[in-house]
Amino acid sequence: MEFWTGIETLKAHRGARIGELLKDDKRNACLRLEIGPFLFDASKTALTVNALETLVSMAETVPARRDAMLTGAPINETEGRAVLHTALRGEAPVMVDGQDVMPGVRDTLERMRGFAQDVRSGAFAGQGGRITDVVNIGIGGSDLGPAMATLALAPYHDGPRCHFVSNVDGADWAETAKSLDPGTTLVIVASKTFTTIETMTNAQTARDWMAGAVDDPAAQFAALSSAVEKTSEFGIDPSRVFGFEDWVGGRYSMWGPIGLSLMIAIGPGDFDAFLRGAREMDTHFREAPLDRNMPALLALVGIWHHQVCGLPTRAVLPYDNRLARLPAYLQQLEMESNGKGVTMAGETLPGPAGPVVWGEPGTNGQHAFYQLIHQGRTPVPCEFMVAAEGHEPELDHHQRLLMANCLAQSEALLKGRDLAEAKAKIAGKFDGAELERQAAHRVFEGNRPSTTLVYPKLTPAVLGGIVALYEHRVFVEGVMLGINSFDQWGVELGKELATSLGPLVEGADASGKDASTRALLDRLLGWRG
Ligand SMILES: O=P(O)(O)OC[C@H]1O[C@](O)(CO)[C@@H](O)[C@@H]1O
Repeated sequence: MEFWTGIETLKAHRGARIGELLKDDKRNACLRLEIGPFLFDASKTALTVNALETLVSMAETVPARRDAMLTGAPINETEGRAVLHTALRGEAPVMVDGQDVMPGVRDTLERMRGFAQDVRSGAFAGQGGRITDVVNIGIGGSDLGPAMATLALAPYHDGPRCHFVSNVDGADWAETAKSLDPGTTLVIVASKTFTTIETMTNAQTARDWMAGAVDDPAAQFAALSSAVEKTSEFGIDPSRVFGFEDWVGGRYSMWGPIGLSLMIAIGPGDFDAFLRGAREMDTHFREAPLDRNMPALLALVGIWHHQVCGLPTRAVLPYDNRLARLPAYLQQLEMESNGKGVTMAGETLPGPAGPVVWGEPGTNGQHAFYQLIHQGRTPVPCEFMVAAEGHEPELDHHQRLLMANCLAQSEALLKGRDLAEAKAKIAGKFDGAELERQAAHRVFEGNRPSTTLVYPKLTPAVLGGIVALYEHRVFVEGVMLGINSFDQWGVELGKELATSLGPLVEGADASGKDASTRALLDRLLGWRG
């Protein structure tokens, strides 16, 4: 069925009570999938079997497009590129322009392993001794993936400390550098294009800092980029340059060279397990029929909530503190991929594409923004995730509390509390009109949707699986919407204007700018004296 026609049809299916739907075990089984180490449960949504079937029929173009992506067709049509981040964790040959890309992928991975081992063992040392700290300088996809994964896999760290500097705000570099010894620090400049102003500015600052302390600063630099020629202009020895092809999108790039800091932190063996977890999800995505396909189910639930039910945001709520950066990572993955306004053919979309994605780890969020999730007028579909076990067996009572809280939140969203129940709770304290008034504040509408992903423990393989799950979900949503999930033209205008504002913050004539910008600039420059 054509996508937007399907959306209109589905609007008639809204309004079911989730509690009632949950009495139907057959329907629940359609919305619950167990794959490898994951159980994904979407039964706490108002999706009916009929609605799900309609959504599946609207995804009929997905399998062919998926196969095109996985076999190296140039599906990023506005940039004329293949989309092959799956090859970075793959095994089978993949042809691009008549050539198998896998030997190159394997060679680079092997070089990364060798370098990571040398850094970890001390065979590669700084001018002041063994490397104690690694600083990854990058932004967006050259930062968020490795930063998120390095934190997530902290229990596996047995290499040097890893730091991530991304913001052009000098505070980011300055705060990080405070704890570093230039003689024992390795700086990794991570940039697909090697032109990003934030990264190049931070890289230059890092080099100046290093030059003040060691004879050969460039010897303690490595680079990760698909613009290999630019890395040598920066002075980085080719032996420490790890290149990748333009068929790897920035926000999909941590499986290859952009993951070097993670590999140094956890070691090549655990990095391999991370790739394996993602590869297993790729295999499932490639082979499972759409109605039993976990990434597809996530996508269909997303479309149900955003395009059909009109809910503008989606919250990602990991009850796993080491996944603290996952919401930020997913913001780029989902919003840069699917935050689009036109179809692949350049026609204005008749409705919204990707939703706003946000979130924080639980239980912290419960004591901050969950008030709105429970009682705000606009429901927020919540995506909970939790492990059965933590990495701290001696603190297992914490893990039990964490699981209980995660399950309690989805139950509270589902059940709510009606006025009669709210009154009964406080009947001893208030009466008459005051009882009515006080009780109204304690009503929870309920019937609010959530999904939950559970897994045994946050291991490298599980993390790989979670990220691949979300990557493929974004892909399915993008295909169904008919958009290009693999470009990001929307970031360009701001970059161009920042360049044009460069001279103006140095005091050049601002008369060409609008009145607001002129007033703000005037005040900022005035304060600088
Ligand atoms: O890796 P690069 O080329 O420095 O780009 C960093 C980020 O900037 C963007 O191009 C957006 O400006 C992202 O897509 C990308 O992940």
